Amino acid sequence: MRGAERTDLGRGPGWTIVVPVKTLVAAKTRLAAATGPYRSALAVAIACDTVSAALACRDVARVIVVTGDPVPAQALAALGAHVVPDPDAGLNAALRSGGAEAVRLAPDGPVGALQADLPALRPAELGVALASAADFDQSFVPDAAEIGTTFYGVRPGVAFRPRFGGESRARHLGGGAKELTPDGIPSMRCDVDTPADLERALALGVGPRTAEVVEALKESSTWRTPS
Ligand SMILES: Nc1nc2c(ncn2[C@@H]2O[C@H](COP(=O)(O)OP(=O)(O)OP(=O)(O)O)[C@@H](O)[C@H]2O)c(=O)[nH]1
Ligand SMILES: C=C(OP(=O)(O)O)C(=O)O
Repeated sequence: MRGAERTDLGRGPGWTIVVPVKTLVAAKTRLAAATGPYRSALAVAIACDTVSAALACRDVARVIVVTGDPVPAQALAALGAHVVPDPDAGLNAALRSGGAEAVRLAPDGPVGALQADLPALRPAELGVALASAADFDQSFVPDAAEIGTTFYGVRPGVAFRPRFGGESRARHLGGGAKELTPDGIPSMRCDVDTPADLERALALGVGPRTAEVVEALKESSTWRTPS
């Protein structure tokens, strides 16, 4: 479904998912050497595949993208995301701003923050994580390396306090959020920051936009298989 909110979820209000998207000049710097002129296109493609999978999840009522960059803003709005400006005060401030918009739009619904770099994300796997998250006031999904976080969520009415950035798994645990590691959600934990991460995501199967950019990248002389 595109461009409008879902009102027929039948299981109480659906989740509002907030996705932060950095301005492209600063995005995916750890992929810069391996992707050269394809870096920005890859960042947009990865964000589009992530948001598209989130919008296709039956437990998701809407996706709010927080970005200050008109290029991803336009591409993600075309997919059906609700785009709001970045307050320009870092990742967690961007997420809190999206969280406030979520509560304004759906005061009785749960709110989640989802990283924009999950190009292999499967809607059903996001659904598994959201079903687990519904049992806890605050919860999060660690990345595959168990250092960072790919998702943080709160039940309706609970303060939304994302603590992303670097070693955020420990900060989310320290903030009292329940760690969620149900079986069968590899696509939800596969964030892409490095060439090796990208290879892992490709092995799981990425969305069509990422696949298209990676095909062009691999045909160019830029890409080097990670050692
Ligand atoms: N809106 C917004 N999103 C951010 C900001 N900083 C990071 N993000 C997003 O948060 C997620 C994690 O970002 P990072 O890992 O810090 O940055 P990245 O661009 O993915 O990769 P690197 O440049 O290699 O660090 C990605 O979805 C980014 O787009 C910010 O200040 N504003
Ligand atoms: C921002 C984070 O991750 P990364 O920098 O690995 O994308 C995080 O895990 O909190």
